[in-house]
Amino acid sequence: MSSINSAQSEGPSGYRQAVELEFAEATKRYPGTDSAAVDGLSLTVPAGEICVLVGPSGCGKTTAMRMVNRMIDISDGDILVGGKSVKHRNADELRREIGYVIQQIGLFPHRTIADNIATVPRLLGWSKAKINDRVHELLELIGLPSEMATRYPTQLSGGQRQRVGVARALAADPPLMLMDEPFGAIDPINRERLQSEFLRLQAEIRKTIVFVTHDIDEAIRMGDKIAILQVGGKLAQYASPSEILLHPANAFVEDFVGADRALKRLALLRVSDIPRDQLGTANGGPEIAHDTILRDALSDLLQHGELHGRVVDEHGTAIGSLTVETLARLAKA
Ligand SMILES: Nc1ncnc2c1ncn2[C@@H]1O[C@H](COP(=O)(O)OP(=O)(O)OP(=O)(O)O)[C@@H](O)[C@H]1O
Repeated sequence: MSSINSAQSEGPSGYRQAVELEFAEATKRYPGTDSAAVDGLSLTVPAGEICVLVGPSGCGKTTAMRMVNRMIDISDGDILVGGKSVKHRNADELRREIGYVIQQIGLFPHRTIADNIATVPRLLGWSKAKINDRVHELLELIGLPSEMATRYPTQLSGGQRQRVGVARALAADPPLMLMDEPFGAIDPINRERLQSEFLRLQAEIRKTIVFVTHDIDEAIRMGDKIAILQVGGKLAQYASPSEILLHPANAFVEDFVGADRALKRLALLRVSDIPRDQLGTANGGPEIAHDTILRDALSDLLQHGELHGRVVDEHGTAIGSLTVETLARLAKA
């Protein structure tokens, strides 16, 4: 894909590989406190996956994330990026290799959008021409017109600023990205749009990402895996979104995920995920496209006051029947 070529050409194979990230009993005790803010956190994020850290306020999400790029020192245990301990790395160098996106205050107000995006490439000593190419590629990648390059952050909407924050973090094509509530200050509708845009982008760039949020719905949407932390920085569960919705590890997770976890599970699946032999023979009812999200299919059926609908493929051909009973079973499966 042409839009990330100038950074790709940096790597030995023409492509900067994502790296595995491992927390190995990572612990943080702030000076003057009795209890740990992060307590023996162990989990591995495979290269190219999104790990969402989620949990109530004060559970240690930001502390865990900031230990990765050494903005916060590790008290005990270790964190390995690409198999190497971050403890023995030069902190400045390490930070240049790790993209970092935070809520709101990330951009330099007196620098243009282009200058903001170019921050790390400039530190790395890239040529002006190369930086310019990269800035315009990134603007295209995040869906902003080129003329925005000369604007200042206050001349952009909140959503546009967050996109620029993502572009800046991606500028030097880091193999690992840390994102701390990146869409937290955006209204719910634009937030959903940014989430989907980011997932589309991630499907192309396949970075290893640690994403902090306190919003379980955002975690379910964004995470390949979710790490749920309890206050005291203890890991309550680390698993895929559907595993967490289906099999919460304990009462804390069950409570945190919420009473509507059956509906949340339906939001993760599409009609096309149901094996054909579980769809009955088509016999009327409202039409349901095969790529409909199951939660929407259920809501359609209920709105029509029907107990089953006719599933159609991309050509409009009926391929089976979807019943409310099947949906109820899948929600609990
Ligand atoms: N610099 C510090 N000195 C002492 N304690 C701190 C410091 N920073 C954070 N803490 C404490 O460590 C714990 C974890 O904080 P942290 O900011 O990592 O939580 P969080 O899950 O990111 O919270 P939130 O969702 O509210 O941002 C909290 O109890 C917090 O008060």
